[in-house]
Amino acid sequence: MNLPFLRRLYMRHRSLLACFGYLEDLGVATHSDAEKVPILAPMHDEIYDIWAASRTLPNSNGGQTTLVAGARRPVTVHNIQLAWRILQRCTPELFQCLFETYPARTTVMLAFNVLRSLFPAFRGYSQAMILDEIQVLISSGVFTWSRLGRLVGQEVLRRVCESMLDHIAVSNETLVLGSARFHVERQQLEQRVRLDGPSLADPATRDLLQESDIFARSFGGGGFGLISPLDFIQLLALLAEIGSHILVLHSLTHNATHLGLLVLSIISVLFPLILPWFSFGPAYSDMMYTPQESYADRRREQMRNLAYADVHRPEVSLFGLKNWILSTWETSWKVSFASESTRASSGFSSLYGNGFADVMLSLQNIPFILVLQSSSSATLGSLTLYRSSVQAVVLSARSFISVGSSAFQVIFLLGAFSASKKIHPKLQPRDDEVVDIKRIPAGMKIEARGISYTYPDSSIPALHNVNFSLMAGETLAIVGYNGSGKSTLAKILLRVLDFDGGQLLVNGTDIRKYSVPDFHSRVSAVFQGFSKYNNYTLQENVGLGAVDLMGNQAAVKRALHLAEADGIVKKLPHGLQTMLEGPGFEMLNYPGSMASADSSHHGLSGGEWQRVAIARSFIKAVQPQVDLLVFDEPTSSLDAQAQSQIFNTIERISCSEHGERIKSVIFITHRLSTARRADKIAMMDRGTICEFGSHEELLRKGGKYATLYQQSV
Ligand SMILES: Nc1ncnc2c1ncn2[C@@H]1O[C@H](COP(=O)(O)OP(=O)(O)OP(=O)(O)O)[C@@H](O)[C@H]1O
Repeated sequence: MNLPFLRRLYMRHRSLLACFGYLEDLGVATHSDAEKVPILAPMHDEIYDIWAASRTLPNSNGGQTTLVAGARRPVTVHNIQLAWRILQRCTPELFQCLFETYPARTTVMLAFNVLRSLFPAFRGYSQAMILDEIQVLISSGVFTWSRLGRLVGQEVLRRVCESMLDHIAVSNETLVLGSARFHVERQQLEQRVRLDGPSLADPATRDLLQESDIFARSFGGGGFGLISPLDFIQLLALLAEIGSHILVLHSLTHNATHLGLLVLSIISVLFPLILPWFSFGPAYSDMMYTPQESYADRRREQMRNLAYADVHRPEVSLFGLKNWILSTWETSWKVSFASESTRASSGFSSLYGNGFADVMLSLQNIPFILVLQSSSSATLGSLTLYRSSVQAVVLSARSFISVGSSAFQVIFLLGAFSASKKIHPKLQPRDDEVVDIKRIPAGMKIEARGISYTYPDSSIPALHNVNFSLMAGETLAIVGYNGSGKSTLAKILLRVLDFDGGQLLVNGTDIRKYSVPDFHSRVSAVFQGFSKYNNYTLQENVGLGAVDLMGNQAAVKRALHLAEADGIVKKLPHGLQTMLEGPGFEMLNYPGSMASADSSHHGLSGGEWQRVAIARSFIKAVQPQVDLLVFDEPTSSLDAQAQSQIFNTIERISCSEHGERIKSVIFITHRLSTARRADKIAMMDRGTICEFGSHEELLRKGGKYATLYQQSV
């Protein structure tokens, strides 16, 4: 059965397959338990499906278009329904996040928000009363300053109370929002570190996480021009404010005809503002980025990065990229700008809407003129109150629409946030399937049976029909031509990549049944593209291999000594505490940030970085719980003598004090003089192991290994 094909089929048409009841067939029908591919198990929940549906739109060719991450969803009936479903499922979770730490304060925050929204109506009343009093005083000709003074005093007192309440509300809100932000950002961070490489390689998951990230970052009210998701509360407050003003207006225009006219005039002002919010045109509307725009944006970002990042400076100069960078940036900018201009001029522009609204403002005076005509009791105060209330209703309604419009978009980000928390890492078995690692003496026993793997979005398998067995305590060297699949195999053995077909048994059990963190606690490795931790000290760079020992200078020094890196420590100005600077490092200083006591950074040579990476793997490798050591070209930048010393050390680490093997070792190398030290050699060619055996056996065979060996010596 073609598993990569099935996986792609599943990822693209999951909902459809579920509808027709095919998922079960795909997951289990053709595989034994050991072959069962966990990636076919549902990894997402219902919210994910709703979120995915919101970013899929029919296009003009009769096909479907997927919106890029962060794109605005058009306000269509379908999307409103989806937003409602997200709200129903996620609001309790969101409120739980708010109420978790400060239940009382959160209740107070909600109450204060509504209470504060009533202030403007009270303010209007109070000012109207003062005006009326002045009018009475003037018309009666008898000035009673004490009464006027009392009214003004009341107004001042009211303002002081308002400010105090504001102050209490703001400090309470800061605390509640701070705690909510902590929870959201922590969950987001946890999400990022919890997911494995194969999960993150899925483009839809990447988009989901990106939108979830926007949600987490905008939660505190900052970032990306979005409102804070907590501004949903603001919508409530705005509704209360509009309601209070309408009550005031109702009391002024008690005649039903007048009220009807007033409502009509307000609606006429708001109508043009609401209209552009809805999408009446084709589904591919002005609210989305076109693929060309997305491409242009990405290209512009790339050019900016090339121009800004110091790491590219030498090649930008050497290859004369200046003009190309500028012209590509200009072209991309023009594409984006042209699309923006088209959007601005199409449909109901907001300018047009506002202009229309201003014309309609004149209608608002009609009810009041009628009030004046029919009532002799109309006063200066009521006139002022009427005007200020009408303006307040219009302004609050405008805010309501703009906050509501942003809140509508945030609902989908909330959906992404909620769905992202439920993604199950692809490499991790379900809790009820996890099997504890059964340790065996002398290291780890590995059996690969017909392993195959194709990278996502690639049609050619990187590995196919890979078979070998390694006994506990044995050393295996993987050799072969460039691109033959050595690193891919190492990643599969290290459980950072999954495989599509075949079986991988570790200590006799399917590796897919082991919990990934548990398995990783038993292995140590140096990857081909190992990390150079910029802006970390040398001690931290090594200690990251075993964080419990990061503060233990003796353990770090020992690991550096094993990696023959004592010379690096001696040469660095602050020894272990020297801050290391790798390629791509850029120190950012923000206005107002304090300069650190020592802001100097030290670079290292390629070979020195490699020794640091080896030390990082050694600090973990020497731990008794580690049974397997994997090194992917660990000494490619080292000279022959250093290389031989490192392999002597690996040999030493893998043996007990009495010289017995206690750990299995797998290393990848292009130097066949090193490979011959191993108990077994796997010669790889075009994604498979074409020869397997000891150095002598393979030489006797006279095949590809023998030819390669003859060429290298
Ligand atoms: N992320 C990826 N996506 C798609 N294809 C990949 C990816 N990484 C590697 N490949 C392809 O998989 C094949 C095996 O690559 P791999 O890195 O395992 O080779 P290798 O034997 O380690 O090569 P080298 O000796 O150059 O390090 C190559 O054809 C490569 O182009």
